[in-house]
Amino acid sequence: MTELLTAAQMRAIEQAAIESGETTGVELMERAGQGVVDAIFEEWPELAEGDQERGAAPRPAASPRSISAKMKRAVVLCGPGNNGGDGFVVARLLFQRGWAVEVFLYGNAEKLPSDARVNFERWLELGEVRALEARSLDGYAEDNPNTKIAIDALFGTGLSRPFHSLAGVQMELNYWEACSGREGHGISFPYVVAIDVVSGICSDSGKYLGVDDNPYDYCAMANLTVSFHERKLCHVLHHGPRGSGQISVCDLGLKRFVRVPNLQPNDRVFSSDPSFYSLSKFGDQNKFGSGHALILSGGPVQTGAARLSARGALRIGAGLVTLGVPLAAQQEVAAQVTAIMLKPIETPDDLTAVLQDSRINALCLGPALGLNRARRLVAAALDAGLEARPTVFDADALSAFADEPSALFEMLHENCVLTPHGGEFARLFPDIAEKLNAVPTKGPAYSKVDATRKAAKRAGCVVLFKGAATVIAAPDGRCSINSAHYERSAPWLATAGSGDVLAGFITGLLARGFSPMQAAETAAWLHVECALKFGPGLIAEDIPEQLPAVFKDLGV
Ligand SMILES: NC(=O)C1=CN([C@@H]2O[C@H](COP(=O)(O)OP(=O)(O)OC[C@H]3O[C@@H](n4cnc5c(N)ncnc54)[C@H](OP(=O)(O)O)[C@@H]3O)[C@@H](O)[C@H]2O)[C@@H](O)CC1
Ligand SMILES: [K+]
Repeated sequence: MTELLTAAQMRAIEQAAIESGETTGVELMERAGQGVVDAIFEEWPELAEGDQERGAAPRPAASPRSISAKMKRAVVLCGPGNNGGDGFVVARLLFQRGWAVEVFLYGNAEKLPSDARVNFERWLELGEVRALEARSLDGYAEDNPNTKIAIDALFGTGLSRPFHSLAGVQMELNYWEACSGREGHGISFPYVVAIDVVSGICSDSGKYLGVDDNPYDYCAMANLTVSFHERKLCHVLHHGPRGSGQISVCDLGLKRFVRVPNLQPNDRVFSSDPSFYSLSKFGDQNKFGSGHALILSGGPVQTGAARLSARGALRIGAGLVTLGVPLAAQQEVAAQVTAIMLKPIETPDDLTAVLQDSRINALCLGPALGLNRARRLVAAALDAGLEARPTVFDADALSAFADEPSALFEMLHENCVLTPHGGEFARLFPDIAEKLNAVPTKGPAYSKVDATRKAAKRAGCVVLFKGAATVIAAPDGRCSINSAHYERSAPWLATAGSGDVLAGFITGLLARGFSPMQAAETAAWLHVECALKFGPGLIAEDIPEQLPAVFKDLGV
């Protein structure tokens, strides 16, 4: 599992490294700048061709006359903090490779923090610095057609409040990002590379910090973002993935400083990868050794969703799967299933009777269950007199409690998993959703991680908050994110019934003995893998059918 960091955590790690005496801020900044340059040439090796080192020794400032039209050119936009400091390092390193480099500064050079100031002065020995204004980049690519790279070193983890004065610069960067790599009328537009965080985005929440028109709603601002040490939360949340292009992680040599005192295990966030070893089955197990999942179905013509869940639970390895079906829907369901069993469950008493069988060790309620049926059956499933079985609550089982969420929370136990999408989340946790959806006026803004952790604490069980970034949290603060972005982008997963399959996957893993958190994380990850395996044209029925191939790839 890789970690996703907040700005405060990153600062604490940097601080611990500097306080250890093993490194300095200036040295880290040098590694950061070098990492950005390395990432650029790894992404676009053709840009490194023909570079002629000018050598590390300071040279006289490059005058316009010493810049030939054939030289590869970079434009570096530096901001008022250490992100800007990284920009000055990149400018110097590219200059030393023989590039023509133009540097702009947004802010007052006198107020630069000390490490950035050191690198600002080092750059001044090589070239000049122009003040960055809203219209500084207008026509720049056209006037300087050999510009290969634009560096966004305006703001990184320190952006703390809305930032609009450079909207014109952002628009130009967006235009370059969209046109980069294409030649037209003799102009090749530069690739845009963001240092650490694409500017304007809050690094803890991925939200655009601004009150007016949000460019990240519809466009990317960088082709490549180079993050330091680990990815930051913004690289997978909210507007971050759209704005960042691709992510490259640059190792700053800080791995041994991650155990600083203020990084408590449950304050940390990981990207969810499953523990593959536990997906394997062993030769001496019979079917009951892999558990028995019970999935409650809705009434006539409303049974498809539960059947999708059941198929998912069976394919992910539950030994037995039974659908609990009202009498009027028995024939409809029986005509559609084979390996999946049926039990007539009409009333709460029927469910209580079925649950006397202790071999049924995982439940799923919600998919197309119907609001009335859901409300009655949820109470029976959670009856305190019965064993606290691992149970997934999805769809109607969540919406049925929109009027009185606390009635649900009072019944839930720690072996439950709630799987809301955005609408269901807002019905169950309206105050949290309101805070999450508010336009932020300062950073760090309230994030999906904050919201899901708070919801899990209130519900007293694991909450899996669905989306392209699915956030999974436990009441004790453990949290992970299953990101379907970048190379794991799976837009075809947004299809009817996809969530029903996910609920079935979680239920099947619970039946197999996974803990609620592990079941939710593993199921969410496999769900995306199945979509990637199938590719375009995916519908919900296809998702469980990809599991055998996905398992095979994983060596399960
Ligand atoms: N941590 C590490 O290990 C390493 C970190 N490194 C680098 O440092 C970066 C973090 O640096 P940072 O903390 O100086 O923050 P950064 O993003 O440059 O900006 C802060 C400045 O912006 C200002 N400001 C804020 N909002 C504003 C607004 N709306 N409009 C105008 N101004 C605004 C703010 O002002 P203030 O809020 O203090 O008034 C402050 O002056 C990090 O992303 C990485 O690139 C690497 O060098 C190596 C190792
Ligand atoms: K930046």
